[in-house]
Amino acid sequence: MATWGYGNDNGPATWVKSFPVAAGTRQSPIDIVPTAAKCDTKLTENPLTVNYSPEPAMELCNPGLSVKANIKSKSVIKGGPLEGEYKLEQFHLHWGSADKQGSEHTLNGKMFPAELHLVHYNATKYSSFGEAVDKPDGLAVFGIFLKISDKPHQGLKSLTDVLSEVQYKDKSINIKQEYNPVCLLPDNINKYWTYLGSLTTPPLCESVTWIVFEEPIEVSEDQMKAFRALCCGECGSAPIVDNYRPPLPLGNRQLRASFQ
Ligand SMILES: Cc1cc(=S)c(O)co1
Ligand SMILES: [Zn+2]
Repeated sequence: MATWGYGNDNGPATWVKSFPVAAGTRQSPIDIVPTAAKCDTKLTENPLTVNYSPEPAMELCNPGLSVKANIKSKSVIKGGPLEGEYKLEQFHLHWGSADKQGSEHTLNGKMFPAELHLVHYNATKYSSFGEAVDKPDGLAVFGIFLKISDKPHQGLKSLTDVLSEVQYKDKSINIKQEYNPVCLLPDNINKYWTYLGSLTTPPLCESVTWIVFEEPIEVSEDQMKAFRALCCGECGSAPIVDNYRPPLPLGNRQLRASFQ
């Protein structure tokens, strides 16, 4: 079976052939239209709480179509739209070949240069990510927009400074110093949109409660260049760029906002 990707012959428009759920009713990403979101005070009565721990030796790898950090420590979230406690499993990014594109969610039709995803699974109900991945209440993913500024993002710098060491597919390294993923979150995590969706890559399981923060994090152009220098395969293979799925219809879903 041809492996899925983001090219003309294996990209998002072709995924439905091997993954019929791609045509489902709770697919991600979506275009976020703030005026269409319903402000829900229930989200603030039980505020979203993040309890992340430092990773002693965080593993950073290049699986071929993104860059991913695998989490071992107990880093958990709860509250907001979530029932129970969700445990951080991994984080990764989606980015463009140029600053005009790259994010998966869009804001009033606008794309950001990149989007960071922190993937959590429902540890209250399920014993592993693998068990939770295809359950309707299995996962919760933070979506964080990246925007360009003249200063590098300090939290991401520990990663972008060593991306050259995972330039090729299946390479992995350990980030030595204690790395706490909390440094990746925007300052204000009380303003977000939430809706029921899916993984944005095959198998596209409709198992994700999405939490997309209104406040972007700021990265430098050099940091974007570091992401764009990652390769899909071995030396000489194509760069990993434009690894984003375009938005799908919201359909009958309710987009909720934690703020006015
Ligand atoms: C589990 C997982 C989630 C997302 S959003 C992704 O892109 C890949 O894998
Ligand atoms: Zn993702």
